[in-house]
Amino acid sequence: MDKLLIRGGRRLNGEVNVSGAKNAALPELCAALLTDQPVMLRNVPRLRDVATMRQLLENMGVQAQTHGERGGFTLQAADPIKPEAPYELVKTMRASVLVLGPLLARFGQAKVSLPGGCAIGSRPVDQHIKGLQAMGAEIEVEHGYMIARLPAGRTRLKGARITTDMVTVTGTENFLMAATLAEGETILENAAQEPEITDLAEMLIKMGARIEGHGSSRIRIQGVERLDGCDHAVVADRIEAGTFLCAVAATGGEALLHHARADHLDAVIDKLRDAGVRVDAVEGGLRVTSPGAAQLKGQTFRTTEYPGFPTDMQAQFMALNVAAQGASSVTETIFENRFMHVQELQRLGARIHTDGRVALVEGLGEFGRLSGATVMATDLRASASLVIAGLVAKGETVVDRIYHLDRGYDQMEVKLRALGADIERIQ
Ligand SMILES: CC(=O)N[C@H]1[C@@H](OP(=O)(O)OP(=O)(O)OC[C@H]2O[C@@H](n3ccc(=O)[nH]c3=O)[C@H](O)[C@@H]2O)O[C@H](CO)[C@@H](O)[C@@H]1O
Ligand SMILES: C=C(OP(=O)(O)O)C(=O)O
Repeated sequence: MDKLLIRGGRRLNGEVNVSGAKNAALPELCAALLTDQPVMLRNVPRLRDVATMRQLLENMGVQAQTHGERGGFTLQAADPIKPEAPYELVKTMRASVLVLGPLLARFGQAKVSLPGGCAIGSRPVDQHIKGLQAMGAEIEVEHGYMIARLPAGRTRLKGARITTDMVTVTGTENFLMAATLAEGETILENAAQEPEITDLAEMLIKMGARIEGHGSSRIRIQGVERLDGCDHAVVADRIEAGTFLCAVAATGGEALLHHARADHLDAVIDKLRDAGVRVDAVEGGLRVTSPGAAQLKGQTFRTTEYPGFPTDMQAQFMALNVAAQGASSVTETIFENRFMHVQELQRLGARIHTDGRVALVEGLGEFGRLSGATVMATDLRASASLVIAGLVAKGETVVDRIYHLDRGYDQMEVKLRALGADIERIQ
């Protein structure tokens, strides 16, 4: 099993290319199910989740081809398609639930395994089911599968007004994709506003969908009878960019992050600036300059839906707080169990006390320093936080179980090495 070996203490300097966003690429790969025409995606990141999604789609009969160095991906979901997502593939990636909406919309039926729990929380899909039922689907759960179909005599979903109990990102994406081919108008209230939703909507519009209001909490979709293929470049990964911002902030140094978008990272950038980091939007990216964590001030924050502070950046910013000066508190409001990195950070010498959804951090600042140890990655962003901690720690840190990291980061160690980090992948 691959591990990362990090010798901490080096400043990071140089330039790095931010890849396409995992959380945009995954729904966009699924959107290819909405048409029998070829869909060309560019800037698809090289990730384990993308490989899993490809396998899932190919298993249904979708033709998929990658080309070029720059993440080119062509998909064609020509008939016949087997509208099924088996447990073996779904269990490794929760985003598999994103095939449900497109399959129902185009084929009127789907059999998709329930994803099950996840290290960060129980993550039910009740809202996905409720919303698609409101659009006329009949969905039963049998033997761990969602068996979905249209009632006898119907060939299309019907437009509906859907108000979810909470803001759900993949829920919004499932409804958005389903509604493009439904009969009549769908209104999504309490919709997620993440940039990945906007990017998906822009792709669907290129395919011929009629969508308004994406990027706000109210999205209107007028269903059309068919969609065409398209050519679409996946938006840059704001979470990968944010992770590199925190890494450079923590180690000290100066880096240029090509393709990173300030407008997608407002909440994180505000906190970094308050901490004492310089972040400038420059042509085509972001420049970050930092004196290193020991000179920074830890920041209190709480995670919320976009445009608030992203839960997917909580662990990485906590690693920065741990090495910075002063006390800070971190509140996780989205997932009930997203502090799995705390115990591993403590093994490196972090001073953190958790109480339910709040973590109180006592920064080490100028008077202490993390010290390297072997730590275990428990989920994707927890892994990234351990890498950041390892980069500032004294001596060697080994991060084990980095298959979690590979789910969502495109060659992270290669990019960090290019910035001057002493980091290598070992067996
Ligand atoms: C592939 C992808 O895009 N993943 C992102 C997506 O996950 P995902 O879409 O799974 O997360 P949601 O936005 O749906 O989850 C928000 C909250 O709603 C709850 N919930 C959600 C749906 C449902 O049917 N019932 C329910 O109770 C969840 O358990 C969670 O507590 O948004 C999360 C929140 O920004 C991010 O951390 C993930 O990186
Ligand atoms: C939680 C995440 O992803 P997923 O929804 O794919 O598990 C993440 O990207 O941090």
